[in-house]
This record gives sequence, C-alpha cells and structure tokens, in this order.
Amino acid sequence: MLQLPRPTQPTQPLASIEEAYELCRQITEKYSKTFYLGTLLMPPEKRQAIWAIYVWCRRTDELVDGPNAKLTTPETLDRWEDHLESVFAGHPLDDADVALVDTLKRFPMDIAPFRDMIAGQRMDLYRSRYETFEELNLYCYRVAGTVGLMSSAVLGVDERYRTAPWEKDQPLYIPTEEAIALGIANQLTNILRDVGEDAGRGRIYLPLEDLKLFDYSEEDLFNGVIDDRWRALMRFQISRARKYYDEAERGIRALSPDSRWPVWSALMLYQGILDVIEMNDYDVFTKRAYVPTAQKMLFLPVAWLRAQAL
Ligand SMILES: CC(C)=CCC/C(C)=C/CC/C(C)=C/CC/C(C)=C/[C@@H]1[C@@H](COP(=O)(O)OP(=O)(O)O)[C@]1(C)CC/C=C(\C)CC/C=C(\C)CCC=C(C)C
Ligand SMILES: Nc1ncnc2c1ncn2[C@@H]1O[C@H](COP(=O)(O)OP(=O)(O)OP(=O)(O)O)[C@@H](O)[C@H]1O
Ligand SMILES: [Mn+2]
Repeated sequence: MLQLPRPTQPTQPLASIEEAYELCRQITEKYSKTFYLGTLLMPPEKRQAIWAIYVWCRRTDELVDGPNAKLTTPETLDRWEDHLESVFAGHPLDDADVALVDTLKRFPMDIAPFRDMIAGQRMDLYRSRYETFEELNLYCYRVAGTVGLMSSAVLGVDERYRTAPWEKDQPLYIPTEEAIALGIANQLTNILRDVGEDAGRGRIYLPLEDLKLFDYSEEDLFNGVIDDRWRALMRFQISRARKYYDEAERGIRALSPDSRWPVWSALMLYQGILDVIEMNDYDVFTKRAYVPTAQKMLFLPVAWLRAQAL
C-alpha cells in the first residue's frame, strides 16, 4: 500500500468509502499503537477521519523514511504534491484517497499544512544536520506541527469556550498554536527516542549548537558515548520537549468535549516516552524507549479524569 504515487487516472475501480476507511484503520493500527489507541476513544466519524489523515501522513513520511526511500527524488515529491491537488479537487487516485476525499467533504480543511508537510519531507532529502534549534523547529513544524493543524479540523472546538469566557459575544478560542505545539513536542520526543537509529543513517537531528554547548562532539554521538556531558545534553532536550507538551495541554480544554480524552491520552502516551528515556539512563543508542502496553492502559483513566476536570 505504501507505494510511490501514481498521479494519473485510476486504472481500476476504486474501493468503496467503507472499504477505504477500513484500509486506513488497518494501516493506522499496524503503524502506530499510540495514535490508534487515541482514535479508539473518539466518536466514529472523527475516528475514521483521523485514520484517513494518518494514512496520508504515513505515506508522505514513507517516501523519505520508508524502505524505498532511496528511490525518492525531489520530482517524486512534486508528483506527490500533484496527487494531493487531485485529492483536494475531489478526485481520488487510489483506494486510500477515497477515504481522504470523503474526510475533506465532512471536515473542510486548508491544503496548506499538507503542502507544508511535503516541504518538511523535502528537507530530509537534502539535510542531515541542523545548526540551531530555530532551524530544527521549522522542520518539526513542517513534519509534525502540520499534523496538529490537520487534526484540529476534525477534533473541533468547544462552542462554549471563548477568548473571554464571561463575554458571550467574544470569538471562539481556536487552539492553533497549542495544536502545533503538540506536534512539535511529539516530533522532539521522536527525535530523542531515535537518536541511535538516525545516527546509523548518518543523521543528527539534535541542534549542533546544543552539542557544542555541552562539549559533546558528532564523533561522540556516532560512537554512542553515554557520559555526564551526554546526560546533561539529553536533560536539556527533554526539558525543552516538555515545555511544548505544557503549552499543548493548555489548549485541550478549548477542544470539543468528545476530543479531549483522545488527545489527553495521545499526549500522555507519547510524553511517556521521555520518562522511559530517563529510566534508561539516556541510552537511546542500544535501547528503544517505548511505553509498554499495560502501562499505556493505565494512562487512559488518568487521561479521562484530566479531560473532565481541566
Ligand atoms: C489521537 C490523534 C488526534 C492523533 C493524530 C494522529 C495522526 C493523524 C498522526 C499522523 C502521524 C504521522 C504518520 C505523521 C508523519 C510524520 C511523522 C512520522 C511524524 C511523527 C509522528 C510519530 O509517529 P511514530 O512514533 O509512529 O513515528 P515512527 O515513524 O514510528 O518513528 C510524529 C512524532 C508527529 C505526530 C504529531 C501529531 C500526532 C500531532 C498531534 C497534535 C494534535 C492531535 C492536535 C491536538 C490539539 C490540541 C489543541 C492540543
Ligand atoms: N508495547 C510494546 N511492546 C513491545 N515492544 C514494543 C512496544 N511498543 C513498541 N515496541 C517496539 O518498538 C517497535 C515499534 O516502535 P514504535 O515506537 O514506532 O511503536 P508503535 O507501536 O508504532 O508506537 P508509536 O505509536 O508510539 O509509534 C516495535 O517493533 C517493538 O520493537
Ligand atoms: Mn511508530
């Protein structure tokens, strides 16, 4: 399913809308236990829409990160952008598109975050280092902050939540920055979890200015050196990621009531990866930090309580 795009007319009859959503469900379940669990806590229409968005994001990511990534060129991404235009014009080119076309009808969305994500994947084609956090932040917005923007259209806002709650004629509060912040927090977490894996591909996402600040060299990183310099550097990165989670948390109360539990859950589960990295004494070279399934389940009632109370 995660093949290169075909920006032509479909040659075979496409799946029905139900079949297309079932395909998206299966792909989401297979690729992400965390987000899939979050979607199971949503009402059916929102859940299906998030699966459709997930699959588009996953396909985009696979072009530069998947098994066939070596075949991907800037032209491949140009064609994927044409494919996107076709979907936004209401013309699905393959089975997964059928679900996204339906989702866009139910939850109208701006194409900009989709284009921005492709721009983020383009960065992966020509960059393997980030000098400053500002540069990394732009990358994180493009590949992950955009997911927050896409999802927001589906999650919806609380009709009663206004910029000044005591003023009835105040505009509704739309937590755009907080949605982007959750995407960035997730991406920073992902980067910390995958330091070793990325180093194996010659990639460093940690800002080089931070490496210098802690007197830790690229060579140290490629050798997987874990010492006090590394621990201090990782503590710094983790605390930065947590600030983005804090910002995101403040936006959840403005979401539709039926979206708060799934988002709190996804947030807590993904943030949990940072705690595991700490428990692993910052060894992200030989261990993969993940939240065990039993612990994931324990997070759910806590997330539910937060969704009611906050
Ligand atoms: C429950 C819910 C609403 C989930 C949204 C699910 C969704 C549509 C996810 C798309 C994820 C995806 C495939 C993105 C492509 C780029 C990429 C890979 C980004 C990284 C995701 C990590 O996935 P994983 O650990 O499986 O990575 P590996 O490839 O296995 O290494 C990211 C870290 C980014 C994910 C970003 C989000 C899910 C955005 C979250 C923000 C919101 C849901 C907005 C909430 C609103 C407020 C107001 C807080
Ligand atoms: N709950 C788990 N139990 C055992 N191994 C796990 C678990 N979660 C992740 N892993 C390990 O990590 C690999 C997948 O990593 P990843 O973190 O992408 O998991 P995931 O289930 O997709 O969750 P996420 O939604 O956080 O990405 C698995 O192949 C496995 O080795
Ligand atoms: Mn995953």
